[in-house]
Amino acid sequence: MRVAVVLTAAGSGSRLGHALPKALVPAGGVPLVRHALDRLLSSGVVDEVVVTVPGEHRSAVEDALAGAGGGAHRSVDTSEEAAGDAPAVPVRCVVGGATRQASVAAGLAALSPDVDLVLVHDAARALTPGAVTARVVEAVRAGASAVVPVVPVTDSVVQVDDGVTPVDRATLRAVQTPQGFDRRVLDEAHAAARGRAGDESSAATDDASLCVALGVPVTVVDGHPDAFKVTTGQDLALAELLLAGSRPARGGRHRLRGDA
Ligand SMILES: Nc1ccn([C@@H]2O[C@H](COP(=O)(O)OP(=O)(O)OP(=O)(O)O)[C@@H](O)[C@H]2O)c(=O)n1
Ligand SMILES: C[C@](O)(CO)[C@H](O)COP(=O)(O)O
Repeated sequence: MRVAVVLTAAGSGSRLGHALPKALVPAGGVPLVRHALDRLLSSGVVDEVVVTVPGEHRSAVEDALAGAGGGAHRSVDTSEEAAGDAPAVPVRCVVGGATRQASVAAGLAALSPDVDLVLVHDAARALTPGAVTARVVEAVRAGASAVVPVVPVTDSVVQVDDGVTPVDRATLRAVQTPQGFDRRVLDEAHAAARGRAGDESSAATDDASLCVALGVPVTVVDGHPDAFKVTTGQDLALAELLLAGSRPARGGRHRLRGDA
């Protein structure tokens, strides 16, 4: 199966409140979108990547990603064995849409015809370990039509409407990315929801929910705490801390945090 990623990076990052669009905001001196791409490629299971970008920042994102595809496996897996003849992974940018859903749709439209397994991943989940990507792909290869990585919910949870109703958190999971799909299923799910993509109030917050709306069963695999979404300044500070912890004190080569 040929595996492609739609890496969503076209958002503005209004909740982060940085002068740059979120994907270009640095953590440990490296733009978030580059962290995300490096870790996707470190999984070794990705054949091509389409990145959704804000139109006015396209060249800046392209600069941030330069070299990742061509030397992808070399640059992200520092082991000597991996420094051989790994094939180049093409990485292309397309301008995203007004919502995440519209951006994913634009990314899907730009995929090569021979792709049959699609991952959709948030650049904002910049530190997602390659092992999560590999788990998601494995589950789709094993026959699942839609796969999401999840983590347990650790707070108590209530539903607030007329009153406050406690919810049993034992059955709840927080959903991360990358989410993985049989390409035909995801194309169909986006086509069915196209009318809702233009407006934040009606657009889907993720891709698995579009599949659920079609009655497609969704399989879960283990996510990872490092796959948290950089949404606020506090999340960015956590990313900086984690990167500082995985950096060699002096000289030496970097390991990507989360990669075994
Ligand atoms: N029109 C959009 C909106 C979001 N995204 C991407 O979808 C991911 C998840 O979105 P979110 O974290 O909400 O990013 P922003 O929309 O940039 O953040 P905010 O809602 O705070 O403005 C991000 O990687 C973001 O770049 C996108 O590609 N196109
Ligand atoms: C796709 C996602 O990351 C899954 O948890 C999430 O729904 C994105 O939400 P956002 O509001 O666009 O950040």
